[in-house]
Amino acid sequence: MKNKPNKPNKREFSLVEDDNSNTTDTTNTTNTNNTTEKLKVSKKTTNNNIKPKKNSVSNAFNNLQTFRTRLPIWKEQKNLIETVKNNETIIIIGEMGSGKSTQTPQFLLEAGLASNGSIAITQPRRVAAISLATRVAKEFGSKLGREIGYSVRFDEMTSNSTIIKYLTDGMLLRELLSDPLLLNYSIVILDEAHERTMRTDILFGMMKRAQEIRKSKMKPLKIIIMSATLNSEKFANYFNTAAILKISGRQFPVNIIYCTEPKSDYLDTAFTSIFQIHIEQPAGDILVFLPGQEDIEILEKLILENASAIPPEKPKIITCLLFAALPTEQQTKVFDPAPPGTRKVILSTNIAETSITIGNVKYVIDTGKCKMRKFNARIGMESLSVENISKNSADQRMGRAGREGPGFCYRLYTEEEYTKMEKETDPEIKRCNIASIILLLKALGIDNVFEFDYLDAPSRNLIKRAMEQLFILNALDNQGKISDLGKRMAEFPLEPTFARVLIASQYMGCIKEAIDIVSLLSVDSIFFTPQDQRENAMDMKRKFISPLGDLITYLNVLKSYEAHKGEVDWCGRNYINRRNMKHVIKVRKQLNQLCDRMNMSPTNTCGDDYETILKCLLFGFFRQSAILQPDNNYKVIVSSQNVNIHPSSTLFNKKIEVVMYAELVLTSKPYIKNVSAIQSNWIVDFAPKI
Ligand SMILES: Nc1ncnc2c1ncn2[C@@H]1O[C@H](COP(=O)(O)OP(=O)(O)OP(=O)(O)O)[C@@H](O)[C@H]1O
Repeated sequence: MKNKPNKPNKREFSLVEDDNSNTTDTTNTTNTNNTTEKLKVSKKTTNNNIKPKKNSVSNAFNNLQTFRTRLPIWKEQKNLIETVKNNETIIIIGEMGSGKSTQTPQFLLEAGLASNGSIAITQPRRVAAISLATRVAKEFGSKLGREIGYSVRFDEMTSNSTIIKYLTDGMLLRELLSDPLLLNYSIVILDEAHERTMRTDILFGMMKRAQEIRKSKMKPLKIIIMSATLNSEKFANYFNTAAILKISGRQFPVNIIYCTEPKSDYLDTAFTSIFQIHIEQPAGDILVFLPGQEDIEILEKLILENASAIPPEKPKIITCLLFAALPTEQQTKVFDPAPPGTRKVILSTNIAETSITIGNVKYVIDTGKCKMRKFNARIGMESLSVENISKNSADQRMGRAGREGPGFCYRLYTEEEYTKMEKETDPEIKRCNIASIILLLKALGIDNVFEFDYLDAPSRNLIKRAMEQLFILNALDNQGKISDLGKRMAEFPLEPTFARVLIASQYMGCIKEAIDIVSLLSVDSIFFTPQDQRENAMDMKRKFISPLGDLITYLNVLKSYEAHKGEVDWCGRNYINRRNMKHVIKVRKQLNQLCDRMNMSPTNTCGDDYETILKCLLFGFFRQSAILQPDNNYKVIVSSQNVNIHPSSTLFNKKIEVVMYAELVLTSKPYIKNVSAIQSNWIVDFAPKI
């Protein structure tokens, strides 16, 4: 193996959403549906005793039925059904791969428990919702989108006949906006509850509330909480009378191999391990867990560069990537079987950590690292840093092997390091910026967000910060009540700042440009700068640069990208990240459709009137403006915090008097990124609006 991995130029902290999220960087969740079929699930009255369709009987179908009967959960079927019949809330704890996510809803449906409405089953990530629905539709013997469907951000496959719906936790939250008691459902299953995303945490409270209200007057709501690794007592206490059901038994054993000594460079160790497994171990695909997109791309490049060193008698290696910012179609490609004569190496963030089964994965390599988002409420700064994972995460990662046969998990850390890991990670609601969910709670009619029935309450400081941010965006009035504007903002599946910019763009007459910029900010970077070609990359970048800063520069790149559509290797020659540009175009398409539905014409444009565009952005980023100081640093106007323009910005060292930024990151010092030049009098114009 000729090359050693370069030490990645890691972005230690950033304001963009992390790979934990089931969303792209700027988008959050959605209630949109863009299929032609009628998508709302109708209220069911005749779901009793629905059985899998036998008209599609084939060998494959029969094999799947036999397979189902061998899952550990199968022998608990009767017990599970009885427990659900006799209790309002049930906590199901079962080993990874025991069959919870695929079988539980099918058992309940077949037992006639969905006669009063459908079954919703939430997943923290869209790739899991889609792959589970696809699998269960096959087991059920029906076409995906009929009895078994899914609903994820900007993508829905359901119909009037859908009775089991896999959906992201964010989608279910959005459904609450139009159906606060979720009357479409008789059973809601909150799967992978240990992940404790802030959306799932809010769902716990909202479900409990809906169950209570429905108990006396309407058809009852059953709540099921599922996980392999959960503090069941804590949940049982929270849900008052919850029953706990434990499913024992794994399908297949997984052999865990630890490093004998600590490793300082996880990328280097992962690289060596992949090739060692490939050369020495029998067939079976490899799933590697890495902290983020950047590491994934570096490792992929190294694997491909070294592929020629593989002995010719060995299979070829093909790589497959999985991270949150990838469009759904690319994410679901990981499920395609590797062509004959190849071994698939999947490089993934923790989005493959729970719920999913990737066929033929026999080896898991766990670097023990993830990217974690944290919010410092005191200074209002969010950071994203590479951290050690928790024991729960390590076990979930291990659980991705051994799903179709015995597996191996290579932990790139020592057993002692594992023992020292935290049992579980702090829930997001206690460590992230919660402005988006506070807005959603307010839109759902929860006025006193301090007293909401949280499983773990966020600190008062965190709530106050979120409310202050929403107040500055005019989403809340000075009594903390949601404004009409706030209600409209909550309808957008976007972070509140971005929703505010889009709404303002209608008033400013630049909807097209606002959508373009929100889409461009949904990726880490549209530029591609190889370490060894920095100067060439800079030369090529120069022609796009606007004196007004990064965001207008991005707009120039987008225009040029579209003008040169179809030109071979335009991206490569111009050092533009092709994959990210494709993602930008996809997000833009989705936002166009969304704005269209909200009667905001996506073709409404101000052309090259950059002043209008920047003023429009100020509606969302007002709080994020900073003034040049005599020492050439900047001071954030609202917080007086000292910040520096990041060297990657086109305004680095340009000494612009006032700037507005879209991102604040904390590495060696606080840096602002995605910076634009603005005028001080624009800020004054805004002041009365606060
Ligand atoms: N898409 C799929 N392709 C092939 N096999 C699958 C697929 N989905 C599930 N399976 C099989 O069904 C088994 C049970 O999967 P299921 O997701 O229901 O388990 P689980 O108990 O929910 O696991 P976890 O807690 O890890 O999410 C898997 O171990 C695997 O053998």
